[in-house]
Amino acid sequence: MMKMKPLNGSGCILSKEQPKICVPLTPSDEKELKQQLEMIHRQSADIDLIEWRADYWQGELKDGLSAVSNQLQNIHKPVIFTIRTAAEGGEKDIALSEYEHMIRMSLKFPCFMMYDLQLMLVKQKADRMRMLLDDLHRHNKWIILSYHDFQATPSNEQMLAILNEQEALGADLVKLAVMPQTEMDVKRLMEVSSLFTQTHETMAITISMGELGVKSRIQLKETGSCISFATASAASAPGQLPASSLRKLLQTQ
Ligand SMILES: O=C1C[C@@](O)(C(=O)O)C[C@@H](O)[C@@H]1O
Repeated sequence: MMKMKPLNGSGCILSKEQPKICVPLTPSDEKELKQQLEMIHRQSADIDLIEWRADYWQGELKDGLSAVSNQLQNIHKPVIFTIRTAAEGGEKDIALSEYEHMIRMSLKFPCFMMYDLQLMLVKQKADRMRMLLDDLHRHNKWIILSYHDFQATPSNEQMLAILNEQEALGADLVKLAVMPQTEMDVKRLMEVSSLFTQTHETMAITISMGELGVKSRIQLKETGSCISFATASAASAPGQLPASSLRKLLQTQ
């Protein structure tokens, strides 16, 4: 059976049959926010979702939240809320209490439809994070549980175990982004992704990062990955293609 998930009222339906393009919004202040949104606006046709990478914000995060949520109201695209910690390639070292607090503060903004939470953080403080996950679901938000390795590609068994664990913890989408050192690493990530998506109902986002891994961002029919990250202005990870190029490439797949 084909699995499809409509994102509440946004017109965006996620499925592995029709993968979507997500661009990161990475402003450090209000000026950059306006510039990046202008770029997103201009390339709107090639963009299905936006990810706010809150960890790029330089000032108080709560000021970033009000500026970004205010501007995003007029964009009419589903937004993923992400605070990527330094431990997984992000820009911020943030205390778990602030991480949690920011997520709870953002719940009232309807534009944030999905939340990317790092599996490792969820496991660190399992009880507190369980409550947070339950709150997110109570607010009809979707949960992406993610795992990043910016150095290497774990073994196939480890990658499958990570995806299975994310699913078991209640993720609506599972996400794995790893760095290849060889062509074989890219192939392995793609094979693991294909195996997972063919045998599980839960949708997945899988990425082999960097130049070497670019094909994992394009050959989504093979991997079954339902979202590919691309750039509208600034990249948030190595290997992302411009959204317009990715759209053309996905159409030829
Ligand atoms: O997890 C991911 C995937 C990503 O790291 C990439 O490789 O495109 C980019 C991040 O912004 C996003 O949160």
